[in-house]
Amino acid sequence: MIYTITFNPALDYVIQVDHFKAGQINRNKTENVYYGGKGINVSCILNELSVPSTALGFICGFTGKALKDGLHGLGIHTNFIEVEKGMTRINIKMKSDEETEINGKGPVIEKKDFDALLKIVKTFKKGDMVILSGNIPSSLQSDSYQRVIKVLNEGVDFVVDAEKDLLMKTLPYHPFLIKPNNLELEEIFGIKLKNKEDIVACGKKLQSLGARNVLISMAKDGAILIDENGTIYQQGVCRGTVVNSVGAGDSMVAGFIAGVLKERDYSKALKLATACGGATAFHSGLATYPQIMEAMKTLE
Ligand SMILES: Nc1ncnc2c1ncn2[C@@H]1O[C@H](COP(=O)(O)OP(=O)(O)OP(=O)(O)O)[C@@H](O)[C@H]1O
Ligand SMILES: O=P(O)(O)OC[C@@]1(O)O[C@H](CO)[C@@H](O)[C@@H]1O
Repeated sequence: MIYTITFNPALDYVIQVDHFKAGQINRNKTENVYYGGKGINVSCILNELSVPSTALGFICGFTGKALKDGLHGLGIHTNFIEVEKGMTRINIKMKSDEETEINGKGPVIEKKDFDALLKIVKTFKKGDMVILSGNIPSSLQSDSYQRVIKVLNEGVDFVVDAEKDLLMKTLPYHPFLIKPNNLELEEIFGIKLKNKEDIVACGKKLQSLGARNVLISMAKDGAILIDENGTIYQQGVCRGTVVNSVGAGDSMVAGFIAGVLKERDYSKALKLATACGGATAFHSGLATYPQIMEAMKTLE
């Protein structure tokens, strides 16, 4: 079984506003609500690819209920911890002359809630895979990712897609896959990446710190994978018009894992990953299976 863990799930309120002006009343041209949070997005794309997963994490309040019910409506299995204080966040994604995101804080996670998550994680068996993605609510300690990883049973692989410190602290535990983007790499190493060689060097450094497979996404410039044997794969993008930048990276993670599970061919998995990332970028909301298959036909 694949488990996705989203410590801070969300409802994504995606709006379009013509020429947004701060300090004034603005009116939406379009508005949509999507189930969000990075791990949730991974579960949604896996579901499109007919790969079952269970979405875990902490939810709270009416927004948490809407998220859970909505995922069940899509046929996605969940095992959320329902916490008492606060509410599942609503993240605002505004498209206007510029794109603006305002991500919420999320609910209060108490020790008993975190312990309840650890109890579930301890039941995962050899052959299972866990995908840990996204930010953590401010009520959680910064070592929360490691605390989950440390209780995993032998033979349970894990994937990490998170920002700087959260990601770096997991490397000594040998994640099966990490997926930083090129900007995150620049932030991690405090350098400006100038070419492919620089990017590969950073990826290899992450491997020397413990990561097994490193998938570096670069938006319109595609992606580079350095696998655990040191083989380097470079992949361009699908052709299309970008309408959405939310969730392309999560879609890529889902596509890669689905590809690896179907056949252990990293080159094919990278192609499926790219089609998933592209299909999400070319449509509003996350990609559907037919959109992913369409994108696949236009791979560079
Ligand atoms: N503008 C684009 N044109 C074509 N493909 C794109 C574009 N943006 C993203 N993609 C596809 O999606 C993949 C992942 O995108 P990206 O590098 O933006 O991930 P990310 O930074 O993690 O995204 P996010 O945080 O928005 O989910 C890319 O490698 C590419 O295949
Ligand atoms: O605040 P985090 O956890 O870093 O990011 C959360 C988020 O921006 O990431 C997803 C896209 O990758 C969205 O669905 C969601 O709103």
